[in-house]
Amino acid sequence: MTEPFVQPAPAKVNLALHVVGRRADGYHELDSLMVFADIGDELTAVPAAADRLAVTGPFGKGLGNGENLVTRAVAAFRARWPGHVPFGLDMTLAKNLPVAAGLGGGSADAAAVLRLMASLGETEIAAADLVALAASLGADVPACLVSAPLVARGIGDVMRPLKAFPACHVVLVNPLVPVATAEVFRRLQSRQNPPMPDLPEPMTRPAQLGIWLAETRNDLEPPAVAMVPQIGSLIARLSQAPGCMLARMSGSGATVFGLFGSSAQAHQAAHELRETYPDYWVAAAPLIAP
Ligand SMILES: C[C@@](CO)(OP(=O)(O)O)[C@H](O)COP(=O)(O)OP(=O)(O)OC[C@H]1O[C@@H](n2ccc(N)nc2=O)[C@H](O)[C@@H]1O
Ligand SMILES: Nc1ncnc2c1ncn2[C@@H]1O[C@H](COP(=O)(O)OP(=O)(O)O)[C@@H](O)[C@H]1O
Repeated sequence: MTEPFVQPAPAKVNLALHVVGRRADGYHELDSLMVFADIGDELTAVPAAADRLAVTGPFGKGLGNGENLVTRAVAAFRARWPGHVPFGLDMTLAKNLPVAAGLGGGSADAAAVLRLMASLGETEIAAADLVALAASLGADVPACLVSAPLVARGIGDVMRPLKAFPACHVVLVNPLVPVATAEVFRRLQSRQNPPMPDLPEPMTRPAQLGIWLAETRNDLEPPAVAMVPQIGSLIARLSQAPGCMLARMSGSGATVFGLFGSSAQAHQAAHELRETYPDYWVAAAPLIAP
């Protein structure tokens, strides 16, 4: 039997997210430091007569074929590069990340299948062309193609990958209340906020990152907290954990992350959160290095 193709789809975390403007089409201009945790969904595929997607895992319910970003990404890829993958793909998506959680799970899944399809053909696809197709599927899909620390500007399509990044760990906690991204943007009080301060580069020590992050924000946090008050309680709780350098919401929520320099302290914080909130989703993982 052929070995299946396997692509990880890691969780995205916006360590900082500043909303700095609004475009004529209504989309918001962002300035964001994005990193990826070594935990996420997983896409596997084997060659087949036709394309097919099965979704498994704890958060797979309701994400069948038609509505799935993976199916849309496959169709968009085949329309853009007909014949590049001259066989069907029988795919399984293990959906381990909560949905509509600020972790870009759907975007990571779409990026995973785009990466896989690009790698399967005999000709090279230019990185910029793949990024353009990714951007047509969702604002976070280009960053998920990279899946390593980067600064994203524009609506997420202008990316600057970082050459170095401190070895850190995140604890992720989600109260399992899905949050609609569009609604959080709609509730913003101000759409013209100061950009992130300049990043010291190269940044190699967690403490350096912590000092810089103290001068940054997630502008989507106040409107999201107003919609889901549990977010505020989780930030307060996590920021008290020993070794936690920063507790903040990721993306449009509702996932809250804690940033740690030590793996042991991250796992201890995750353990305590699981005891306090047995119904919430809790994970601890290292960040993916550049
Ligand atoms: C906010 C962020 C930060 O990383 O993450 P998530 O919370 O989704 O994880 C992203 O910008 C989200 O990216 P993504 O989830 O791909 O967004 P899209 O599907 O393109 O957009 C969903 C809706 O959000 C609003 N939207 C999104 C991005 C943006 N820069 N400005 C917006 O106003 C629009 O109303 C859009 O219709
Ligand atoms: N593979 C997928 N995984 C998650 N959500 C998906 C997927 N395909 C389509 N969606 C839809 O995309 C929306 C955003 O999902 P998701 O990427 O998880 O959000 P977020 O970026 O906030 O974490 C959901 O409402 C969901 O219905």
